[in-house]
Amino acid sequence: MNTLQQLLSGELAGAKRVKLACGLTEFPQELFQLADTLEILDLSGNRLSDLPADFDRLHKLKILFCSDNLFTVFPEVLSRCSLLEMVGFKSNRIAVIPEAAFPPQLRWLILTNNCLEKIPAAIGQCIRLQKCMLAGNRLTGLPDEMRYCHNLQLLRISANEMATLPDWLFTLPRLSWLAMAGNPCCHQPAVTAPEWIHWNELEVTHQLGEGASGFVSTGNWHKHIQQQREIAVKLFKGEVTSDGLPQEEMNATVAAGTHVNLVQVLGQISHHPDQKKGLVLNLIPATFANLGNPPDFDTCTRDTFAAGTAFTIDTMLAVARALASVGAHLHARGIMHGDLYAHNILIDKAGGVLLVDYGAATMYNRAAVHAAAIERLEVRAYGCLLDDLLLHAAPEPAQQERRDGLLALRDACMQEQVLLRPSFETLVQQLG
Ligand SMILES: Nc1ncnc2c1ncn2[C@@H]1O[C@H](COP(=O)(O)OP(=O)(O)OP(=O)(O)O)[C@@H](O)[C@H]1O
Repeated sequence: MNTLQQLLSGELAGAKRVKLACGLTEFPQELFQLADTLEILDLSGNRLSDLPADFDRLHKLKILFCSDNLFTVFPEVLSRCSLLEMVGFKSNRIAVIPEAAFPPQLRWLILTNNCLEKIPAAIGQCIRLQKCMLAGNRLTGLPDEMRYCHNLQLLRISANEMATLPDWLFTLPRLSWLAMAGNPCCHQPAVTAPEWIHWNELEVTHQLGEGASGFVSTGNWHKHIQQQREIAVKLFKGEVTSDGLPQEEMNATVAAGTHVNLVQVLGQISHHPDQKKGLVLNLIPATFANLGNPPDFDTCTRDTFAAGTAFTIDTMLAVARALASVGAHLHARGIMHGDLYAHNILIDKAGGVLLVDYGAATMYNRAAVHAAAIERLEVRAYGCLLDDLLLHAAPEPAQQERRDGLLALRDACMQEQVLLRPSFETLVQQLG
């Protein structure tokens, strides 16, 4: 984080990256003095409602964040920023995007939690668009021209007002991570928790962490205290996240039921003093660690891995089998996970594999027309996971044949004709 004082005094000369959050109501003109170097500008958390008409003087700019400001119109000047690839306007009040406002090199667009009713047709010209976050708006549809966004891989349209979804969405050749729950067109089956657990039966001990949708803590459940069963308590926040609505996450977590590669839900919390919604889950042992790390600015839609990561063929096969099995289990229940990534998979040395995080999950009707395509687009995410593992394979010359087997599965899962990809059920058989 930088200060306005640093900018005004000239201390930031030559900076490639600047972050200012200090209640700005106007764009500081001094930023133009950094035009020859500035690549990443973060103005999130201010009170801005506009950018200057000559903003494109920042001719090196690649990434712009303006989340949590007061914009009502997407700034048209961004279409003239020739290197701009990533644009974030989360949690503003944007209701209008002028027809020609998108930058030509756009790869990553974040408009979560605004007031949009419509996306302009010009989005179809954003042929590099890879990641598009539109959850929490008032969209009633997507423009037909978006069918030309052939590089689109991750799309969030949850918590909008879409009564139908276009057919072309389910034929996009690279779409792999889709979240669309919380729209009128979505299937909303009744979900019943295994048990209701009164808040008074629980004791929360210490906080393990905070995700976008809620807080997770360790705890004790009086009913099980004799057995010393270790539990985790997740309390949901309530607001829309970039993936969707916490209520939908909770429903999908409960609906997922029991599987060896899922964290068991023990019950749903009732009588919370602040009426918070929550779940009681099995505690994930501390021996588990994430298989990968989330994408970064460069990889955009693909996970990242610590330097030196080297997966043995046994680990790769264990993960491949577990994920095919859990994928088949979820799809059999009409649940698309929507975020099937190595960073949402935990593994331990004893061969345990867990898929977590239902924040982007969507429940769908398996009898509906797009069900097969929904399942096969998630299979592409599984193909990307295999690709990531294989890119980080340990050198085991004697295992080439088994690696070739996984390579062939990866190719089948990533082919561009959506319906030609195998189902998770078929993958389970092939890996068996
Ligand atoms: N059942 C559990 N047992 C132990 N730790 C858990 C359990 N569930 C979640 N956690 C931990 O609590 C933290 C928050 O988890 P949560 O699932 O809410 O968010 P996340 O997946 O980390 O982030 P996000 O939802 O923003 O992608 C994480 O560190 C996670 O590892």
